[in-house]
Amino acid sequence: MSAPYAKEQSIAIAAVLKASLVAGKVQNELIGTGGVKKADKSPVTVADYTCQALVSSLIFSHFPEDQIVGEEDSSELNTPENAQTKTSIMRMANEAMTEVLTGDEEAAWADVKSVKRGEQDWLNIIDRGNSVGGPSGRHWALDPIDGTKGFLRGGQYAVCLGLLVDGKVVVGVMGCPNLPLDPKNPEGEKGAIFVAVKGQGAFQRSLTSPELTPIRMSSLSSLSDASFCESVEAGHSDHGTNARIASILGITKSSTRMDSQAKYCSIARGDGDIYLRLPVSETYEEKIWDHSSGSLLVEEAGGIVSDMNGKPLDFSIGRTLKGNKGVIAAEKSIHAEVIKAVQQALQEAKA
Ligand SMILES: Nc1ncnc2c1ncn2[C@@H]1O[C@H](COP(=O)(O)O)[C@@H](OP(=O)(O)O)[C@H]1O
Ligand SMILES: [Mg+2]
Ligand SMILES: [Mg+2]
Ligand SMILES: [Mg+2]
Repeated sequence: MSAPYAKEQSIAIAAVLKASLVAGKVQNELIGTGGVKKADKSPVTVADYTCQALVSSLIFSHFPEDQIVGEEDSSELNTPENAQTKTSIMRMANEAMTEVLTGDEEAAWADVKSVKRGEQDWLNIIDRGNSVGGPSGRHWALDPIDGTKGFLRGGQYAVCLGLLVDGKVVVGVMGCPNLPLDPKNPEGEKGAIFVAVKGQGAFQRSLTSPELTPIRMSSLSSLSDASFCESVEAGHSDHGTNARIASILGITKSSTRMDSQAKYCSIARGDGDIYLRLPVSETYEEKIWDHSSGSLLVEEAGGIVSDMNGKPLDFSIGRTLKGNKGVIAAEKSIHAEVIKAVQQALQEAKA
């Protein structure tokens, strides 16, 4: 008998791999032609839409009963100024169908590739990511490009896919096309896929070979030796409070600033130790697609992921983590101490 969620894991890898390759190509070819601004003014690019269409098409082809909670929808595309973007999405998606992966990954795509799709078909697939999520059933949380701002500045970004069953994350797969495969060799091969299945550990692989290598968070002898990472965007995470927490913990190393859920990947394999995401706004609700795959990856690599009050992230409420505030991820043995420092920093800020 195969391990639980073996099929989901392999389809998720095939989906994220294809999307990661396409995203890399779009980054090379299309940046500069601009993106679309959503109503909340956040940027979204051809890659965000194309990757959502591709990943969704593969998931629905293998798991037609499942639902997708995807970040993007096509509503902003139906304006005359976005006609060019719409055309580019169709071109990129159809081109992706002609490209060949190897082995099991290529086999996974066979049925999707056999269907010819026009512009409206691809847009319809994007819009099937409109599930509201919730406490029961199977939902895939999909962030087709996480760290869109990083993507646009040529930095880190990630294709993120997590399967939730009855509100709990059981599979997480992330593609980070710009992350060095070996952190000790930052100028070496770029591109890694991170894989975790509940209870089965955390792994990484390259974009070119299916071999999975186990990863683990680093174990620290002293918290003051820890390094932490945070968003590049000051509007996504409170850098001031993060710095205060670091100083309470006696951390002297400066933070590593990185876009996207690559932060989770980076601490999961021991490049850094703590991920701090303190809220900047009272009203912002973190999105489930920004944390589902990353949180499972860190937990399976020996860490704990909670909100700033130490409460587990609750993925069962809907499209957002409205029951939580902030995110703190750290190795098991230090997580409680980090939360204590977070609480102290927040008390001080209130005083
Ligand atoms: N005010 C806010 N607070 C926290 N996160 C925010 C935010 N506004 C946007 N985001 C989210 O931050 C994500 C990027 O995280 P990071 O800063 O770690 O790179 C964005 O994902 P997308 O890039 O997928 O839109 C977006 O969902
Ligand atoms: Mg976005
Ligand atoms: Mg995101
Ligand atoms: Mg995104």
